[in-house]
Amino acid sequence: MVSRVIPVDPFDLVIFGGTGDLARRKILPGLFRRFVAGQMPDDAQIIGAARGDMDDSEYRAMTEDAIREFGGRKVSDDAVARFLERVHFTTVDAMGDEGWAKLAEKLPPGRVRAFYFSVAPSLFGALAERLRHFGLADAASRIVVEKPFGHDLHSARALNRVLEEYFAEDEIYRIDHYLGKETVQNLMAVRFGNMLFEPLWNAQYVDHIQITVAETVGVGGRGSYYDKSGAMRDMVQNHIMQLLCLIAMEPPARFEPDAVRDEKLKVIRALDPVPAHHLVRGQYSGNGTHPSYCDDVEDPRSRTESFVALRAHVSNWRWAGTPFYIRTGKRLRARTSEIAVVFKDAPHSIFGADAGRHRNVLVIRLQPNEGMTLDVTIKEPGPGGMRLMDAPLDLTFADAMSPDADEVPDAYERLIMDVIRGNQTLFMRGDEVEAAWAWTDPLIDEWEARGDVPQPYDIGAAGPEDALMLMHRDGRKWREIRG
Ligand SMILES: NC(=O)C1=CN([C@@H]2O[C@H](COP(=O)(O)OP(=O)(O)OC[C@H]3O[C@@H](n4cnc5c(N)ncnc54)[C@H](OP(=O)(O)O)[C@@H]3O)[C@@H](O)[C@H]2O)C=CC1
Ligand SMILES: O=C1O[C@H](COP(=O)(O)O)[C@@H](O)[C@H](O)[C@H]1O
Repeated sequence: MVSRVIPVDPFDLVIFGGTGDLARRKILPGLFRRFVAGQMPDDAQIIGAARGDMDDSEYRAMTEDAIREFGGRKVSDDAVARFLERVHFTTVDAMGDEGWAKLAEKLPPGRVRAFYFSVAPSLFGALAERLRHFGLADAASRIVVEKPFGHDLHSARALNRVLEEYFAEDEIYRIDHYLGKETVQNLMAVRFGNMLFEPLWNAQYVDHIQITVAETVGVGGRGSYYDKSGAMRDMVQNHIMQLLCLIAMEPPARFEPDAVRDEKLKVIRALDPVPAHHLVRGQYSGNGTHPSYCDDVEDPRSRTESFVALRAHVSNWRWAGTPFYIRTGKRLRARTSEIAVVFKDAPHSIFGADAGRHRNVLVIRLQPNEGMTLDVTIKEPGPGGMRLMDAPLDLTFADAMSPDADEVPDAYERLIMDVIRGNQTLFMRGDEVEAAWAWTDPLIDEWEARGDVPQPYDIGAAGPEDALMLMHRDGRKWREIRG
């Protein structure tokens, strides 16, 4: 099956931070892939902006390198040359007053205007202010704001207030790239497109839910950012919170921005505070091959967590009594992100205790090997009598989608095209972000006040021992972390 490409209207996209790491690895290659897919109109303009002194041809050379390194398999010389005709550069300082008039001249009226803030968050307010002040923002303008959106509730509120001073909420696109992942969107399709699951999707039938986002990478070159952040701020407050919302929310009336975001907000607001004994923090130790976390961030006394596991509760009628176990960390056994919905035992076994009992588990594999497995109970084959075993009904999404993996858009390409189309469904609203901080802040404040030291864990493990105990204590078990 070949995916459908819906062309977008003519647009001008200004990437502030257009020479940075994110622009090179994700934004520019993503735009190129949408161009190759035929989604970009002929007269679209992509304008890189930064303080550096570059002309168009130098920026095109940088963009070409980025595309060749990160652009996927369909990088032909011809496609690159045609794409680069749309690429320009302008020198501008977010904190200064030079360059804005020149940038304004490059933006024709009457077209969609998107300004991507791919710069440090400390510059977001200055950019928003200057876009208004120098008259660059018109009625068809929107801004795209990268993570992190604040460091806590206070800073997120302050950022919301400053952006709202210059732009309306429906012009602000807060990116959470997890929402752009094909499989994350599939979560909604699976839940709300099938009759099969929704009637069972509640505390009466679901024993518990596990959300795992495991990475094999360490903090690498991002140590100075990460050490101020840690796994709770870097992953739980945003990406994992979004996954939890999509699993737990009530069916929205329509797949429309506010209908979806209203339901997500209700979930976040229904989250109970997490007591200290339901939360485990870890930090990876070094081995002969890889440095420890503290070596990575160059602070031998760092207490920042590179792993967190917790048990959350959504206090509403649907989920009362069903725990959500969450874990995420770096330098773990394998790179895998999955959500497992573990159903309760059948109420009575007609086969007797010797047959064994098994549970249905629906596993949504977000990455890699994107797909879904439903464990069902069947009879063990052979003449050994009625003994039961698990067998997976396995659906790998790649088999159901295009045979050409390049046609499945990466999260950033999908989200940028949604910005151009003016569709905010997969972007976080300001109140959602604030509610997520309002839930995580007290947890962080509490462990900081206690002077909590994260527990060490071995590189390649599944996190610290206490993370296993978090479930064992409840008579449950984490699924294995397998790539
Ligand atoms: N890199 C990543 O994987 C991810 C990044 N992000 C977020 O994206 C944003 C950008 O990150 P990243 O690309 O890694 O950062 P980089 O440090 O690699 O790039 C920063 C960019 O901003 C430009 N810049 C710096 N100061 C100014 C200024 N005063 N005015 C205009 N431009 C300026 C720089 O160019 P110059 O110095 O020439 O001005 C450069 O182009 C950050 O908010 C980050 O948190 C989010 C998720 C992942
Ligand atoms: O936002 C972030 O996400 C990445 C993980 O993203 P994925 O798409 O590779 O799953 C994480 O490594 C990084 O620390 C965090 O800032």
